[in-house]
Amino acid sequence: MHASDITSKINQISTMPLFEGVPLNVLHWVNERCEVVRVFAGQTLLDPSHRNDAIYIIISGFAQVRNPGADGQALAYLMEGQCVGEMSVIDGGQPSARVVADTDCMLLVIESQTLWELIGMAPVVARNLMRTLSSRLRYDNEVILESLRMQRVFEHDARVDPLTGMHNRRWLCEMLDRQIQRCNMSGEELSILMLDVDHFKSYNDRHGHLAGDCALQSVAQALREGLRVSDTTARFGGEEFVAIFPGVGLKAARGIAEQLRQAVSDYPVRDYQGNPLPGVTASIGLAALEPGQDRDRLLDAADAALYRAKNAGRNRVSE
Ligand SMILES: Nc1nc2c(ncn2[C@@H]2O[C@H](COP(=O)(O)OP(=O)(O)OP(=O)(O)O)[C@@H](O)[C@H]2O)c(=O)[nH]1
Repeated sequence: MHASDITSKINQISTMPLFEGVPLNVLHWVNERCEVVRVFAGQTLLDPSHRNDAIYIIISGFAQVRNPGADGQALAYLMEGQCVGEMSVIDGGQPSARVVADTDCMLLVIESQTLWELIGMAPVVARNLMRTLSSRLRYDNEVILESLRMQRVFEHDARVDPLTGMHNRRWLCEMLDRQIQRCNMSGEELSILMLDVDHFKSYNDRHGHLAGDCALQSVAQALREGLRVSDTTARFGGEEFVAIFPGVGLKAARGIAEQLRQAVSDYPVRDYQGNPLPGVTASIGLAALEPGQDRDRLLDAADAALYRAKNAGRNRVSE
């Protein structure tokens, strides 16, 4: 290598975070001991299935850290001055991710033996390495926190109906299974009601689908306000709602259902501009848990009772 090439390589090395504060004579030593290699776009630098014995510092080009799983999704991008491989060199383990050259790259390769000698000569390298690891850890923590936040959002969305803000059928089924199991063990009573808005198809046809949406929101609000614990109600689908009453027998459930039926028919409906719309009524089917009954049989019983309420003229409660 020409003297001018050596100077320019050393100048370049000195600007890299790992070599911050490293004396010039040590940089010369690094230059003598460490190779610069060229890798081509698409080439793998690190792979979890292969042992790694060196740190690679990107002199030019870009690399991608990829999910080692089947999808190979890019997790992070690495650019000039950043290094890879330090974790497996430090702890002697396999690389935790796959690193692939995104473009053609020039890399400075520091073998693990060389790294430990380098740290002995210039302890500041250890500090620089810790900084690199700490910023990587910080980044990973942020990614973990963000993915936990997203997970909570997805879990919430998977169980909440966006139109009414009520729990959805999926949540209700899970909740009902749990409550049935609990009541079967404790011998406690449990009732459910199934509520269906009357003539809702013609309401939509006459006033429009958006007005229908507003009516469903009003029904949901009437249920929320009328129930002791709103968390026991869900939009079961379409214009149908289900409420669970743990610890409540059929007789007491009858009273609650009647109040709710009244609350729905009294509840004002307004369009999205706040203009009044005609109200709606609802029919309600009631069922109480029988010994050994499962969720589907209990829902079927409430559905059959609802059918009777519809047949008997609607806007009423049946068992
Ligand atoms: N606006 C609106 N309409 C809905 C929604 N979900 C279901 N529907 C409508 O609800 C109506 C239900 O109609 P049907 O099942 O025939 O029952 P119905 O007209 O209420 O008659 P009865 O139940 O016998 O009183 C259908 O027209 C659906 O399109 C929704 O989220 N928004």
